[in-house]
Amino acid sequence: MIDPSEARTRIVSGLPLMGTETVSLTEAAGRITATAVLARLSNPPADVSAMDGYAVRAADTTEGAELRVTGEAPAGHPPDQTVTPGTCVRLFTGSVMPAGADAVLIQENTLRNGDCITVTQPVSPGRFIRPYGQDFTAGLPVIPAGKRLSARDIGLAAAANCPWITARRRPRVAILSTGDEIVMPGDNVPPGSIIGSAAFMLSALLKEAGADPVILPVARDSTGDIRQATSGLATVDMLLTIGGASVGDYDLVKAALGEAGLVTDFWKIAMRPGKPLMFGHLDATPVIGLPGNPVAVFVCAIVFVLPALRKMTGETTPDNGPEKARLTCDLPANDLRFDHLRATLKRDEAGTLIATPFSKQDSGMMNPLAACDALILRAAHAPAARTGDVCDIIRFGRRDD
Ligand SMILES: Nc1nc2c(c(=O)[nH]1)N[C@H]1C(S)=C(S)[C@@H](COP(=O)(O)OP(=O)(O)OC[C@H]3O[C@@H](n4cnc5c(N)ncnc54)[C@H](O)[C@@H]3O)O[C@H]1N2
Ligand code: MOO
Repeated sequence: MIDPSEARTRIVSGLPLMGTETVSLTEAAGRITATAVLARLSNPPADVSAMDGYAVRAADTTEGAELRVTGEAPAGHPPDQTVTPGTCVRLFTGSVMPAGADAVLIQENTLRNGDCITVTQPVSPGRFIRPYGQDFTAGLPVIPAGKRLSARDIGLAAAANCPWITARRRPRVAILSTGDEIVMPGDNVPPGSIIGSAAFMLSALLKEAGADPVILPVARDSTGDIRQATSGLATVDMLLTIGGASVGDYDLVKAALGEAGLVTDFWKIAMRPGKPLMFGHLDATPVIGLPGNPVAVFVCAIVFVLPALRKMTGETTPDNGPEKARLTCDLPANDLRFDHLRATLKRDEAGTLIATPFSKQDSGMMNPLAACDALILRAAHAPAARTGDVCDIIRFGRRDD
């Protein structure tokens, strides 16, 4: 058994970078930029007013001064007049500043009388002007390459007049559930069957991570069926199998794919859940054989598949690396398998994160998996931990959009 960090390195290191494609802004959320997005204009594109009021020369705005209004310049209609001493131009939020003005006097600080205003409160130079290019400058990058595009990034790209993004192609990932007992959600459930929930969870996770998953029909526990299901996969970028990875008489994935030419890199890792994980290549396609227990599927996906996708898409957005929390209970010393305990999180009165592991950590239980907020990480051979000790956690449910 190899340790999980070595397994991750061996999976990730040889993976190729996906090609690129052009994606419209409305389809770009969650995609990874392949090149930097360069602003195609500056923002603001000119000095503009931040308020409704008058373009003035600040020096003219002594209390009680009268200024003549020489015209108006609504947003979208740049002014052609110049503000000269003793005059002003009527402006609105977003209006381009006229030449000669160096401040915006908000209308609340004036009294209007026909073509004149009386200043009721002076304004200082530069006040309420959004200067040209203060947000970003034409020709310069607004979004780096390798960034996962959030809703805010989409807004920024749109503001920068970029309707198209050059993105990494989404890795196509085939998901193959195996097992005579597996039926699809909504199917009849003959005695002894269970629902193949893991494929749906995995597909959702991969979609969220920017991949293009496809769920294949379930393969029965026979080498022929598994081989058949995995033929013709030349167009996928990765194959994930579920189940049949362990040592039982009907755990046939490794043998079946071996007949099809699988070159195994490793099988079995010192990790819980996820011990029988397998990695290899079928022709050029990377294959990760995930254990059947659905919690093992999820944890292995977090620990191995998501980093694999990051490598393939060139994603450099920082991931949610381990954080710290305090334990609310004692934990026994760990054995040789790096452990991932499903846990809930709360904050104590001091605002510190506190983690409570579920009392049952069975890797077949979906309910605590769905309810947990984090995985508590327990290194191989970690000594016993006491209530209040600090532990590493991987936290879920933190979105950046
Ligand atoms: N003698 C040993 N037995 C087992 C070992 C071991 O080292 N020695 N390892 C255990 C560990 S750890 C795991 S994890 C499991 C994984 O076994 P397999 O990958 O062969 O998985 P299956 O036997 O096919 O299934 C395990 C379990 O999960 C259910 N399952 C399978 N596919 C799905 C799916 N798509 N969705 C939901 N649930 C699924 C299946 O019905 C089984 O209950 O092996 C242990 N045994
Ligand atoms: O490693 Mo298995 O995944 O403990 O259940």
